[in-house]
Amino acid sequence: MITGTGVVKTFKQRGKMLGAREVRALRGVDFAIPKGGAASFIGESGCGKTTLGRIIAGLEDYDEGEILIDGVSMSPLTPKQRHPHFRKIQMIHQDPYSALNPTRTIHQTLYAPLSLRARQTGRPGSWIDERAAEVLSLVGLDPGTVLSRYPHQLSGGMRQRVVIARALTVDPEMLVADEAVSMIDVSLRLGILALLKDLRERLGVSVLFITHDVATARYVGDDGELYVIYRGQVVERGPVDTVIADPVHPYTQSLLSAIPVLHGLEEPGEQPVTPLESLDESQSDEGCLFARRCPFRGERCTTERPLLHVFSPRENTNRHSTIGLEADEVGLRTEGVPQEHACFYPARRNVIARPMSEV
Ligand SMILES: Nc1ncnc2c1ncn2[C@@H]1O[C@H](COP(=O)(O)OP(=O)(O)OP(=O)(O)O)[C@@H](O)[C@H]1O
Repeated sequence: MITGTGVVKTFKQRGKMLGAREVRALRGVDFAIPKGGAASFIGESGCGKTTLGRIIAGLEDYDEGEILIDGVSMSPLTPKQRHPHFRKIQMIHQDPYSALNPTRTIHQTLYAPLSLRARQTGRPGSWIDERAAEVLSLVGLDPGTVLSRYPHQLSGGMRQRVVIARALTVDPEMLVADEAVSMIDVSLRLGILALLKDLRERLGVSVLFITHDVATARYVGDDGELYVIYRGQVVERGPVDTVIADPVHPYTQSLLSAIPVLHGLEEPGEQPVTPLESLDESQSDEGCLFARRCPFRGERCTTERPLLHVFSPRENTNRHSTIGLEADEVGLRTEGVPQEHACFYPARRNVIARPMSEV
């Protein structure tokens, strides 16, 4: 189980034209991904999905907030002390070609982490080749064919399978798949998604899916939570199907209106939102960050941040009763937000972002 509370990350960027500037990549994000469970992060490019995924995988440090892995807080630990905890979480990047060393055969690629693992766990040298064959079989590759090959001798889909096999060498509890199929031939994508789904079922690994595409999030993590991220804030969170069927936040509605088949919308929307580029970075964290783009904003939206966490009926009903809801109401109401706030409880509307070319 990995949980995060109030995770903040700011990058300092330097450019010849702009000088130094700060980018608030994450502005206080909460998340919880249970053991064996699934979660998906969606949002526009630059919203902070990858940064959050990298922090969860221990590849990036965070500035503020708290991350617990199996109940252990990472904040007071040194990088060396954090390492065995973050080792349980392995990241699958979008480009399988650059993730693999082109000068190494697949055998050599798998040998390095497996020999380390053998030393750590006191296993004999013979275990290394056995396990290499085992992890390749787990990802649907024939060890006899693949082990002696170089990455360029494999298809994109096979390369991504090798990357997943390499992640499995350390017996991870969670895979963070960052746009893991976006650079793979369309015909091979479903195979990789099916593999991730299969690994969840067979090995009990949890999968965090980072994607632009809600359909893939729904396919791999259909029993998990969908996090909709906007400019470093989670604007809405809940069971994948609930959020897709009944998006509460106008930004989620805007995002989903691009896929009317999933969203169930027949008519195009009439409320264009302001494009992202016209907003400046110095905007304060107060209120809902989407307010300036939102056609439904009210005064309150600029001072209060909505907490749109829709609980799953599978979750503890006590949590619902603490916010005054009956379990069967779940999915229609949200936590901590007074109902009279019409903007935070918009009727289901069609919100279509105006194309950049028309702005
Ligand atoms: N190492 C870095 N140094 C400086 N700025 C960074 C760095 N990594 C990310 N950023 C900035 O942080 C913000 C969030 O980036 P991030 O890559 O997390 O977004 P994203 O939602 O994953 O986007 P995409 O879908 O395009 O990958 C962006 O403005 C990005 O330019």
